[in-house]
Amino acid sequence: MAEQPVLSIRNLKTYFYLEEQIVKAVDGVSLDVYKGRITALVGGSGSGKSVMSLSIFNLVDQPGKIIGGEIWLNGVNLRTLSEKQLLKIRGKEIAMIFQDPTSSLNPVLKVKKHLAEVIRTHQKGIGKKEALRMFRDVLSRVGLKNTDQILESYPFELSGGMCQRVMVAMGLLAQAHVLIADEPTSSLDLTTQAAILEELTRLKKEGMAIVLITHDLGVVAQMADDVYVIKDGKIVDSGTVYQVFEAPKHDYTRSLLEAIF
Ligand SMILES: Nc1ncnc2c1ncn2[C@@H]1O[C@H](COP(=O)(O)OP(=O)(O)OP(=O)(O)O)[C@@H](O)[C@H]1O
Repeated sequence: MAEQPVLSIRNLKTYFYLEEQIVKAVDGVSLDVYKGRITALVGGSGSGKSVMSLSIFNLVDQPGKIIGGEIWLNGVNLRTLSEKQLLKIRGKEIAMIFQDPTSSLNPVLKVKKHLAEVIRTHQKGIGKKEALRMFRDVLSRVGLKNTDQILESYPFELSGGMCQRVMVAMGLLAQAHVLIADEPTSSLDLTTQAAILEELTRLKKEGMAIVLITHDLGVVAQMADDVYVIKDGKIVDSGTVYQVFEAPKHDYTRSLLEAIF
């Protein structure tokens, strides 16, 4: 592939320094994510998937610490940026949807406020009327109807799937280049799962680079272009979805595949 990756991670290490031991949650991970492709990071429970996504955002809490590696986003190594500079990039260039959508939105703010915050941070100088038009537009693009009613709702008044879509809408509004979706469908019913996956495919077609973090190889088979398999914080298998499914290199990948086929 001649194209440069939008997101390129090199030898990333995030360790947890516990009293009795050091947990090497992410231990030398390298991966490349391309525009218009869905890159799946797949692994079992405790393999390091969530710590990996938090590391990209520099959101790992004590006793965890990123101890090495590089995170290149469009040619800038995020690890060299200050917290203030990172704040501008989070949401704007990399958007994220989390496992538990209801707790990722601020419970005391209406949807309208969440979207207004994105505009305030990333697209200054937009008038109220224009902003409202943009809010309605992004909400309908993620498949939400009754947009005016949703704008006036608090997160607890919406279903999990609707909150997921609001988060995707925030990413769209910020015109993010990369979307990191950490188990985006695990807490949702089947119909909503299908709708969210469809939405991710649509965003990919629009040129977004998507990182799909999941333990579900069925979802990977259905959605992904490229796959990285993570175990004990290390990438043990990688390639296009065809390469990894047709000729898994590692026993762990084989065991994951046997569990679904
Ligand atoms: N705050 C923490 N303190 C200590 N160890 C942690 C902490 N957070 C994660 N870990 C450890 O880091 C490793 C990777 O965890 P992580 O949450 O990334 O796994 P995961 O692949 O996302 O699993 P799951 O699919 O169950 O969410 C695990 O061994 C976990 O116990």
